[in-house]
Amino acid sequence: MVSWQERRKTRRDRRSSLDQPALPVALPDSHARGQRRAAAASMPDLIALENASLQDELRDHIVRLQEANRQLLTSSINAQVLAEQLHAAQAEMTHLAHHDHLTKLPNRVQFKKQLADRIAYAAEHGSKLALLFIDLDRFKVVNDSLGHGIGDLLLQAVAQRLAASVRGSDAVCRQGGDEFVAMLVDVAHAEDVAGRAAHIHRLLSAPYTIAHHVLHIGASIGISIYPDDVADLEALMRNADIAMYSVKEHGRNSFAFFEPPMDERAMARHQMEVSLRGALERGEFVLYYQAQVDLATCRTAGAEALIRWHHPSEGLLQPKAFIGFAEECGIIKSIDRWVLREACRQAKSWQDAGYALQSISVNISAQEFESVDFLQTVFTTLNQTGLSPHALELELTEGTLMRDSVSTIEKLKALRAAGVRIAIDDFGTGYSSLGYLRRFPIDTLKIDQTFVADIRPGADDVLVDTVISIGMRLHHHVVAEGIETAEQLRFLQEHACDTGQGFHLAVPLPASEFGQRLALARAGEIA
Ligand SMILES: Nc1nc2c(ncn2[C@@H]2O[C@H](COP(=O)(O)OP(=O)(O)OP(=O)(O)O)[C@@H](O)[C@H]2O)c(=O)[nH]1
Repeated sequence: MVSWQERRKTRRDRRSSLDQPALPVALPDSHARGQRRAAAASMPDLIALENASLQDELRDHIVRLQEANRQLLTSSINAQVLAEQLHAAQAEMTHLAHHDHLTKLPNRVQFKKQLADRIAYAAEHGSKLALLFIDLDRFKVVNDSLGHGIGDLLLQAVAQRLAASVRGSDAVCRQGGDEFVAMLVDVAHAEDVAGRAAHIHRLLSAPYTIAHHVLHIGASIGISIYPDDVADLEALMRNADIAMYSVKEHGRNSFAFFEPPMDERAMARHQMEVSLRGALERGEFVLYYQAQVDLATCRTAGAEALIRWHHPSEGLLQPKAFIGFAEECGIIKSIDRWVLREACRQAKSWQDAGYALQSISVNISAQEFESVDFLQTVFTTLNQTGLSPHALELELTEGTLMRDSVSTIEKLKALRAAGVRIAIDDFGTGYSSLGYLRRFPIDTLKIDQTFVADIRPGADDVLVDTVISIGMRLHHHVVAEGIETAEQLRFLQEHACDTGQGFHLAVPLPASEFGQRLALARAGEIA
C-alpha cells in the first residue's frame, strides 16, 4: 500500500521531471479533485488518474488563458475607442483655440496668422491688402433692452453676413465683444477698397429679424491699407482701429480710411487717459461744494459736491472737460467712488462741527449705478465715514434710470429703505416720460437749468411752472438748478419751488471756503 505522502511525492517528482512550469495562480479545484481520486487507487490507476488530473488542470488553464485573451482583446478595442475619442477631443480643442465660440468665425489668434501670411505674400508679390476694423454702434442698447441672448443672436447674424460679404481668399474674424475684422486681399487701390467697404457696411446695416424683433444696428468701419499706410502687421491693425474710433467720434455708422492726423488725436486721447488714470492716485481731484438754498427761508439746506481736476499743466478743469472721457475709458467708476467717499467724509465732519448741513448731494454715473456692487459701495462708504444715510442724496439722470428699469427699481428701493434720498438730475432733458415718475421710487426732481434760463421777460416759463406742479402733485421735493438772476429766484419762490441752486445764490466753493460759509451761517451772519 502506497502512503498518501509517497503518492504525493511521486507526483511531484514526475511533474518536476516533465519540467512543468509552476502555475502563477493558486491551484484550481481540478488539482484537489485529482488528489482525491489518487488517494483511492493502485499504481496503474494512479498514473491514469494523474493523467486525468493533468488534463483537468490543462483544460482549466486553457479556459483561463482564453478568458485572459478575451479581456486583452476587449481592452485593445476600448483602447482604440479611447484613442479615437482623444483624437476627436484634440481636434475640438484645436478648433476652439482658433475659433470664436459664439460666431464660429476664426478668432484673433487664427486671424493674425492668416494676416501675417497674407502680408508676407503681398510683400513678395508687390500687392496690397486692406484691413477693416468693424465695431457695431450702440450694441449695448440691444443687450440692455432685449437681453444678452438676443444680443448673442445678433452677433451671430452679423458674423454670417460679414462672412458672406467677402471673397473666398479674404478673411474675417471676431476680435471680441461687438468688434469684427475683415481682411480684403489683392485690392487694387483705395477706391476699390471704398467700394467694397461700402458694400459690407450696407449689408451689415440692413435690418435684422431676430426672435420676432426687427433690429436696426449701425456699424463703424476703420480701414488701413498695406503697404500704403504701414509696413507691418501691428501698425496695420492699430491704424484700422484708430480709423474706426474716428468714425465713432464723428457720429458713427460709416467708414473711414486711416489718416496720419487721426494718429495724433489718438495719441492725445491716450495721453489724456494716462493722465486721468494717474490723477486719482496723485490726488489731483478736488471737490467744490455748491449750496442748495431753501427758497422759503433762504437758508443753506444742503450742498452738491462737484468735482474739479487740478491738471498739472492745464490748471483747474471743470467736469465737462474730462467726465465724458472718463466714462468712455471706464475710469468714471473709480472717480465716482472717490467723490462719494470724500463728500460723505466732508459732510460728516461739517455736521460734527455743528454746522447746519442737512444733506450732501453726489452725482452717480450710469456705469457706477449699474455696477453689481453699487449698493455695497454706498452702504460701506456710509458705514466707514459715519454719515447718516438720511443726509445723503444720490443724483441720477433720467438716462441712467431708464437703462434697466427692473434692477433700477430694486436698487432704488434698497437705497430708500436705508434712508438714502434719490434725486433725478437734469429733469426734463432726457426721456421725460412722466410714467417713470410714478414707477421709480424717487424723492427729488432737479429742474434742469435750461428751463430755469427761460424765466426771463418775454420767454415762455410755462415748463418750469408745470414741472414744479408735477413735483408737488407727486409729493416730490423740487430743486431748481442754474438760478442766475433775482428775477428767476423771485419766480421760483412765487411758484413755491422748494430749493434753489445757482450762481445768483452761491457759487461752488472749495471745501475750506464752503466750511467758512457754514460757520458764518451758524453765527447768524449770513442766511
Ligand atoms: N450679447 C453679447 N454682448 C456682448 C458680448 N461680448 C461683449 N458684449 C457687450 O457688447 C457691448 C459692447 O459695447 P461697446 O462696443 O463698448 O459699446 P456700444 O454700445 O457698441 O457703443 P459704441 O461702440 O460706442 O457705438 C458691451 O456692453 C458688452 O457687454 C457677447 O458675447 N454677447
